[in-house]
Amino acid sequence: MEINIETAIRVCPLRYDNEIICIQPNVYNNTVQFGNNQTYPVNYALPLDCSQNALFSSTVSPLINYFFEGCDVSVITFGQSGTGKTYTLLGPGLHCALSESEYGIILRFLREIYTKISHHTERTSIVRIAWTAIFGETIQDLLSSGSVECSSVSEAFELIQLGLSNITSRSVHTLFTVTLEQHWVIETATQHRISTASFMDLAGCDKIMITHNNMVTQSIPTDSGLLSLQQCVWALSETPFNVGNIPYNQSVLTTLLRDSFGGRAKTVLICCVSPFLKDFSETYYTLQFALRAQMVKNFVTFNSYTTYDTAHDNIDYFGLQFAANQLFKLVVNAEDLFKSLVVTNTLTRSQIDQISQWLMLKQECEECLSETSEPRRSLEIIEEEEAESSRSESEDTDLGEKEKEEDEFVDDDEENISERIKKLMEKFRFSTNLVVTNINTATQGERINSQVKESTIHSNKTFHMLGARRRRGSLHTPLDFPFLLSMSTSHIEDNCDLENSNSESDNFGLKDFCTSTEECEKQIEKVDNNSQKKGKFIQDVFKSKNSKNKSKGKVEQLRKTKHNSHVMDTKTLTPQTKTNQEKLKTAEKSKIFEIEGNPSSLRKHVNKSKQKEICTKHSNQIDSVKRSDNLDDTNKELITSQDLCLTKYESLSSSCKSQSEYSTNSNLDNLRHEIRNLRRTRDYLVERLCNIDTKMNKRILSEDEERKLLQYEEAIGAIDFAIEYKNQIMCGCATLTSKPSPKYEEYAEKMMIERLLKLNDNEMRSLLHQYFEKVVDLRFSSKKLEVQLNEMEAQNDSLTCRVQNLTQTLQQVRQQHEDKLHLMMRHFTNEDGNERKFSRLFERSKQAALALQVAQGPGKQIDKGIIARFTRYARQETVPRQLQVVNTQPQAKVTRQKNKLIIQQNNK
Ligand SMILES: Nc1ncnc2c1ncn2[C@@H]1O[C@H](COP(=O)(O)OP(=O)(O)OP(=O)(O)O)[C@@H](O)[C@H]1O
Repeated sequence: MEINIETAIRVCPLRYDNEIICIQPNVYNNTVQFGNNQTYPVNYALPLDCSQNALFSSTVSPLINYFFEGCDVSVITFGQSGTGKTYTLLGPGLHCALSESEYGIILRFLREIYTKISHHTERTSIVRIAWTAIFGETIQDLLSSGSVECSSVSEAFELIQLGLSNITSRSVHTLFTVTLEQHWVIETATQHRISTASFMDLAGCDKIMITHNNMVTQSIPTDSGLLSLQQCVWALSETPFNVGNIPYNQSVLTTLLRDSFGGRAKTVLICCVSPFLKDFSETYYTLQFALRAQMVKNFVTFNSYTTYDTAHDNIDYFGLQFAANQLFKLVVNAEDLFKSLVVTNTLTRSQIDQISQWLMLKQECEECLSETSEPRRSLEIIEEEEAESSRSESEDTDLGEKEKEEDEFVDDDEENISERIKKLMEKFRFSTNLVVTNINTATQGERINSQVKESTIHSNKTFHMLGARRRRGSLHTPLDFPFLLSMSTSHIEDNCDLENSNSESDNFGLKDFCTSTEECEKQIEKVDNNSQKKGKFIQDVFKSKNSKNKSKGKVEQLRKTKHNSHVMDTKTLTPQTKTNQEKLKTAEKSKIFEIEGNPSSLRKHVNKSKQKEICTKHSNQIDSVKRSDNLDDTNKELITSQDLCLTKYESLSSSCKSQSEYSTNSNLDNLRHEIRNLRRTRDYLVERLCNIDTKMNKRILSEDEERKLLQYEEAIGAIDFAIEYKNQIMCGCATLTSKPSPKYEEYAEKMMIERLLKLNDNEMRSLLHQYFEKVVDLRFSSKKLEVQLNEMEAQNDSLTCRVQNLTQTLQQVRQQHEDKLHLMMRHFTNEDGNERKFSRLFERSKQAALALQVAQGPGKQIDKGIIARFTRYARQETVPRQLQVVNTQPQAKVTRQKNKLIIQQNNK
């Protein structure tokens, strides 16, 4: 949930009753009045004499509930040195134990949580305490033993005494953390919560005033940690949640405070200010910081998760085993059914029963699966299916032959049946693939969200379960049923001529007929085998060939060959082997002829096979290395980086294939196979991306990791493109460019694509690699530029504040100046001789003041000369230059005697 940082203003006590103060809190409407007329809203405007107890109950007490619910909470004290920050957190130093009313926030917080823990007897609660001091960029452990487990409040207080004695300097920042771990059992589940409370005491430091080129001055903290904290808060207040661009890694302090500002903690910032006039500018700075901080939004999360006992896992496993058995039966049954359909070309009553049984088994299986979840992870390490390469080599022949056989055999009925079934299967497979692709994409999105929002362990566990369920669900979405049903029923009607088959198949739920792509593939294989048996003769002739040419001319050649063989068989009765040899020769000749006639197709063939070989080899190598357990993380990263380029190369190069290359069924199979592999690769990359994302939430990413993140994003993008492209090819609507371009561009594009197609494997790979790196470089540098821009904007903002500040100061100086002039005038009016002279001077200085006022007017730039004069007056506290010529001691004495004026010079 989004929660703004809360701010409280605590004014340190006055020394004397009648002291003039520059800040006045208004507890009724939670505002502070600063100077004469400015009012600022805050979350808690604490009264001037606010007690420790009142402060705790109003600002920190509400955090305790969040803390117990599993939220991280953070209390930060900020302000000028000596304004009571340490006092607010701890109380009056080592003597804190003497008076409970003086206890600071930390002591009260500890007391409260131990009381609350004692009320939750059913929970196992562990409290750990750590305390560190931060000097510049170094960290010192104040307890000398890291995080210490404390079982009681007295133990915790002892640790505080120890830590206090180790603080050697007042100018260090200290971070006190309390971690609470809770577990308790509800029925078979164990609930876990873990939360951290951080108390940061930010030491005050001097500020320096710097004047920029444009004469704007700015207060800069001399402490580097506070300076970078200021920059982070300024940036966050302008771009909430844009944490990627916040310069947290500039200092140790901001790294430690990452969760408190713009992170996951619920934060309260207590600003301690001095009410005295002499501290006007420091108080003003603190107020500005508070106003900025309360604009910062944090995304508060609950760190809680549930685990289940092992018995539950066993039940789940058993259920899945059962489901797997049922599925196996289902497949066997369906195989039989299809066999009989294709061979007998009729559907009997028993076959319909068989379908019914098949559907019942499937139903059982689905019921079982719907109560449980798939045990396998939906994201797996890349596992390219070996089948493709082996299939491409050994089965290419078979596939080619199958197709030719189908063309060759013109046994009308059988061909019709097998072809129709094949077409239907293709349709089923395609629609299922589309649905799965969509659901997968949605699941990936959910996965990323869940990983970001939930604690790591919890999200991983939930996600895998969720992912598995979603994928399975995608195969059975109700929306698909009417489509599948219509296809299934039409198939039976067309082929089996059964009058009532349509209604019966409806009843049996033929809509579920093709929910699994794998099942469909098996059916197709069965049909193909059937046809193979019948075309054995032709198969022998072409067994020696590995080509997959599907052109019509070739089919014609094959037909001729078959016809010749029949004629020779019947007429000359030559031995079978001789015939085969002759046929082989004819076919080879025709093939060579064809290839020679078309050199570009020959080149394509060679390139394609080469490319495939290299890719397969490379990915196999990477896979085998990746699977080895001994590999350390760095090596894995290196391999993954290479892998990314290769993946992108494969995706892009495969996208460049023309649609005609994919037009045959075997190639459609290949396409599907490639899509499956691409999806696997994508899943793997998304997982890596999520890993880095999780790291990013815990700590600052190194440059390498940030770069890797961009590489993963780019590679995922490329894979998405490739999958979409392949899907379009399968739909028959793929084009290389989607938007129409002017003619000359079209031509240029064509030329470019032709050139690209001429590139050999290595050239193409290195080209893509170069572009990949370039894109990543560009994105990386644009990210950096964004950060710089934010910083500049923050600076700009602070300059604007400074200008306002300066304007106020100028007003005050002018007022003082006028007062002084009045005083001087009054003094000199008693001296008649000088009356006129000084009234002239007064007039002139009034004019100067007026000029200043005009220069300060809205929208006008402040004159450099005027600022310089006023700065000098303020510093030297002297009278203006016009008055400097006048000696403050009167040089002549004027006395009146009756109606005469007597002037006497002093030196005389
Ligand atoms: N509200 C208060 N009531 C009573 N005493 C206070 C209060 N605020 C500050 N003090 C006293 O003022 C002195 C300075 O306070 P403290 O050390 O807490 O300031 P600080 O802001 O932490 O300073 P630094 O940044 O230098 O550490 C202490 O002696 C403290 O007891």
